[in-house]
Amino acid sequence: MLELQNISKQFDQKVVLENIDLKINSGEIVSLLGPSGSGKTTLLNIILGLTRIDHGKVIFNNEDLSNVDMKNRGFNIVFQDYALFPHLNAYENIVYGLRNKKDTASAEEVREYIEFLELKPHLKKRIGELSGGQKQRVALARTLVTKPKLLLLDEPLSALDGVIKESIKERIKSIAKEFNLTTIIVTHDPEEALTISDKILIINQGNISQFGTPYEIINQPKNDFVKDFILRQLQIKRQNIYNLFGEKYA
Ligand SMILES: Nc1ncnc2c1ncn2[C@@H]1O[C@H](COP(=O)(O)OP(=O)(O)OP(=O)(O)O)[C@@H](O)[C@H]1O
Repeated sequence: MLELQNISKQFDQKVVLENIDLKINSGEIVSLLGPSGSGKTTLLNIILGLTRIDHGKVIFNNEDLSNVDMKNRGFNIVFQDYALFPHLNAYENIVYGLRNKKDTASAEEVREYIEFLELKPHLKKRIGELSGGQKQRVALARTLVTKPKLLLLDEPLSALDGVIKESIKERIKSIAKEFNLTTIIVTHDPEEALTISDKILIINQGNISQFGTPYEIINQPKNDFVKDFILRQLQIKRQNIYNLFGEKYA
């Protein structure tokens, strides 16, 4: 279980996160949702260990990781631009993450991840030859082979279009379930958050506006910000909400 206790962060004397308290259960998918500049990426980087906190604690499975650096936390991230190596092929990218690391996947497990993400036909292709969805799957495989204790995904769907977006969304859900892997996703799109997450953390100006299940966020918005942010952005996507939550919310 991941627990954030009273996390605060300032950049250049500007408060970016204020007293963030949060508990995330093992195997849950949690989206960090909020407008541009609300502090989502900062919070993701704090969990990853890339950004140091001014105040508070990051606790994982009862261990205080607040002063543990990124490479010793055992978490891993898929960046928004995937950060794949263009001069290597898909397979070389996937196994690149195994170099110099302990407790990584065995050769058999690497094969399983490749099968699971249906990457076998693409292994010899250079990154430039892959579609957006294939790149995302390679990036996911490269991260999974390091056997992260926590998976962080920065805007994993934003560069993808319709059908591919749905297919990657389903894969992320099955990865979390299959490997009981706690997954934290940054997104600014309420529809994505509502359709992929077990829980959603809505952040506004560095503060938690609401933390709850998609059903709670839709049914019991805690304040006007949640109502406005979610509903305004969802107006154009009414049909999806209808499909998800029934007529009452369409
Ligand atoms: N390294 C930094 N130095 C100074 N200010 C920073 C730094 N990183 C982030 N900030 C500031 O902190 C605030 C929150 O930024 P953050 O990137 O966490 O927001 P975000 O919610 O992820 O936004 P977006 O959706 O646009 O990526 C912004 O005002 C940003 O300018």
